[in-house]
Amino acid sequence: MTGTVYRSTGSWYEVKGADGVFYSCRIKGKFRLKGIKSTNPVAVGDKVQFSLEKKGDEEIGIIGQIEERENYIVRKSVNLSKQTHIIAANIDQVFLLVTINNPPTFTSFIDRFLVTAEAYHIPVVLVFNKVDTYDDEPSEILIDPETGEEVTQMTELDAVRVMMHLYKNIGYDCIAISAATGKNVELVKEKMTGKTSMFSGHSGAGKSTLANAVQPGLDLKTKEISDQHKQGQHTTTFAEMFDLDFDARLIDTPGIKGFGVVDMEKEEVGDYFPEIFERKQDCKFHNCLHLEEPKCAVKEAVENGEIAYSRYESYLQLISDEDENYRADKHRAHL
Ligand SMILES: Nc1nc2c(ncn2[C@@H]2O[C@H](COP(=O)(O)OP(=O)(O)OP(=O)(O)O)[C@@H](O)[C@H]2O)c(=O)[nH]1
Ligand SMILES: [Zn+2]
Repeated sequence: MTGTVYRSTGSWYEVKGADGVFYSCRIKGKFRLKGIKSTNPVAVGDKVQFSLEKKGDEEIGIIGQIEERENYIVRKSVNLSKQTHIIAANIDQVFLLVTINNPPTFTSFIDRFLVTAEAYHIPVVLVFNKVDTYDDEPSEILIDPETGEEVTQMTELDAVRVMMHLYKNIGYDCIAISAATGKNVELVKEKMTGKTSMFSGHSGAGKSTLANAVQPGLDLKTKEISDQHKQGQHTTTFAEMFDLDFDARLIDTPGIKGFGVVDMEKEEVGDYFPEIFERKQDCKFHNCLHLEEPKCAVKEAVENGEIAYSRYESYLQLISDEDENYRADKHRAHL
């Protein structure tokens, strides 16, 4: 029978069969060795083939085969440096929750996330949450000391508008919501329908609140685990998939708030910025890194405002991040 893995506890897998029934499954003994270099050969979201075996009074499933993955996200094992842990597979989309303040989400974080998602081949929807808390009135009118002119401050809602404009221009789907008041939550549900999604974002950005808004009563474990992290306790991450009652699936990944950093060559980084990738064939040098090279189409686009400066800055940051440890620490700070 074919099925999809919804939960795993290490050696047992909860698989929903094509008949809609959940089966407890194990992996064939030898199968374990055949996996890629990961600590878990089968991950949540995997489509598998399994057969049923009688074990005393019980019937258990034996997973014999995994279907090729559309995509998957991994986390490097802390101790076994060469080993990776596959967190989840076959993810249709990730909703990245962004908040202007409380907590602040910087464009450098968003861009790093988008680059990783591009590398994983996972579409991202940017969700600007907590719009109910943002002011739309400038808090004070400032006078420019040089010109004596009134300068209006950017409001928090302006900041949302500017970011939405920036990312929409590149081609990313953006929506502004309030998980607390329900504003545009229906839109999120529409986008989730028929798909397998994940919610990501900084701690406090509203992932659990949104999960509860799309399906009241759904209790994600993100909080509990992240609190344990703060106390320095080591916890193993077991992702879990939930069927929602409007033909949508949500993968909860306790303790994982961002994506891990994918190892990539300097030359690759630009390919994961759609607006850089799009222009690279117009650079004079085919291997242009868009730094100091002459006749660089990317730098020209930055200069004439076609590429946002914040994006170019994020690009520069990513290609200068050669020190793995530095990168790992930065990532950990986002957990
Ligand atoms: N005013 C307002 N508050 C919100 C909104 N969304 C979430 N909150 C509040 O923000 C706080 C954090 O929300 P959570 O849903 O716990 O955030 P989280 O992303 O799940 O956080 P972690 O579990 O730590 O990763 C809670 O107090 C929520 O009530 C919103 O749209 N508007
Ligand atoms: Zn260039």
